[in-house]
Amino acid sequence: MGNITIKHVRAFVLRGGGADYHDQPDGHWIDDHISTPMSKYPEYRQSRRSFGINVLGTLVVEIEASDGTVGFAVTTGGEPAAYIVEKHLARFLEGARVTDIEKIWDQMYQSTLYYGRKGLVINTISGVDLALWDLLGKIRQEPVHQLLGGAVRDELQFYATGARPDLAQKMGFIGGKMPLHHGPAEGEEGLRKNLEELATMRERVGPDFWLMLDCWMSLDLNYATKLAIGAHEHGLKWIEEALSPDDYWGYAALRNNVPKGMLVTTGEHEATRWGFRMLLEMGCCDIIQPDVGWCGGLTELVKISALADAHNAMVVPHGSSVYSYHFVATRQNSPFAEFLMMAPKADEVVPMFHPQLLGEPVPVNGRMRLSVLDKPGFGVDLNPDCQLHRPYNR
Ligand SMILES: C[C@H](O)[C@H](O)CC(=O)C(=O)O
Ligand SMILES: [Mg+2]
Repeated sequence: MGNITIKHVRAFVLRGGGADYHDQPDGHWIDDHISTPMSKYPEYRQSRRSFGINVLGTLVVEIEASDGTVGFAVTTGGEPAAYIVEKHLARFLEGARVTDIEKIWDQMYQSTLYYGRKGLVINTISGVDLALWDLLGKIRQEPVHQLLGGAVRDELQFYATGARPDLAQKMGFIGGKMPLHHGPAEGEEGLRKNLEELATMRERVGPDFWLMLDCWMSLDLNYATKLAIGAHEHGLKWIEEALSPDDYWGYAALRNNVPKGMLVTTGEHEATRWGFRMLLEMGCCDIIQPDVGWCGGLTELVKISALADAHNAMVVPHGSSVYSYHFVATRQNSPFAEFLMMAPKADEVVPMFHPQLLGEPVPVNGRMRLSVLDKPGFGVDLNPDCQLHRPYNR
C-alpha cells in the first residue's frame, strides 16, 4: 500500500442535475419562486436559473493509481474547477503516495490561498479530496466510513428538503424543510404568504413532525426576526441560512432574537475550519451544515466537526449524498442527515445526485441501513450514460 502512488489526475465537466442539483429543467420545485439574495431584482425573482445558479455544472475528478485503481468524486464547479484541477492542483497529486491525503490537502490549500480560501477553489479542492478518499477505500477494499474510524450507528435517519413535507412525512422522514418563497422585497404581503404556507403545512402534518424553513441567504436581520417570531406559533423547528454567509454578526444577533427553542442553522456556503470557527466562536448557530463537496472535503470536515463538538454544536451536512452518508455514520454529533428531494414535484424518493452516480443509495422509510454503505470507497460508480467532457486535457 505504501508503494502505491498516484499516476494520473483527470477533471471532467457534466451537465444536467447530479452534484449541481440546481441544474434542473423547467417545472422543478427547486426553481419555483424561491427567495434569494437576487429576489430584490424583480426580473430574477421567479427563477434561480435566470441569474445563473446552474452556470457551473458538475465537476468530476478522477484519480488513477499506479496499480490501476481509479477513485472519483463529483461536486459543483464545472469548467473553471476543471481548469484549477488540471493546471494547478494535479501537480500535488501525481507521483505522491495514495495515503498522502493530509499533505496533499495542505498543499492544495496553501498554494491557492492567494486566489482561493472559499467558494469555487474550495469546491474544487473538496472534489479532489473526496476522490482521494474514494481511491484509498477502493485500494483497501474498505468503505470510507471505516477509513474514518468506524460507524457509531447502524442506521441513519433523514429529514427531507422539498416543497412537500406532507408527502415526506408519509414517506417516513423525520421532518421536512421547505424553501422560503418570498423575500423582504415582497413586503408584508410576502411575509404573510410565507407564514400562511407554513401554517397550511403544519395543519397537514400535525403537531409533532419537524418543519423547517430554508431562506437561502435572502433575508435581513429584521425580516428574519419577524419571520421567526411569526413562525413560532406554527412550531418551526429551525430557520436556515437566513442571512448572508458573510454576516456572522447578524447570525449572532438572530440567534438572540429567535423565540426560545427555535434553532438557527447555517453553513452550507461556509468553508474550512477557519470559516466554521467564526460561526462557532461567535455563537452564530445551533447546527452547522457544511456541504461535504464545498467545505474542503472530508479531510477538512473531520476538523470542522471536532471544533463543532467542542462548541456543543451539531453537524448536519447540507445535501452531499454519499459523501454525507459515510461521514454522518461516524459522528456522535451528527444524529441525522439531510435528503434533498430531487423529484420535480418532491413526491417520490430519487437518488440525490441522479443521474450521475450508479449504485447511489436512498433512504427507505426515511432511514438507511449502514450495511447499504458497506462497499469500497464511497460505494458508487459514474453512470457511463452521462456525457463526460474533458476541457483541459494537459
Ligand atoms: C431549497 C434550497 O433553496 C436549496 O436549493 C437547497 C438547500 O439550501 C438545502 O438543501 O439546504
Ligand atoms: Mg439550505
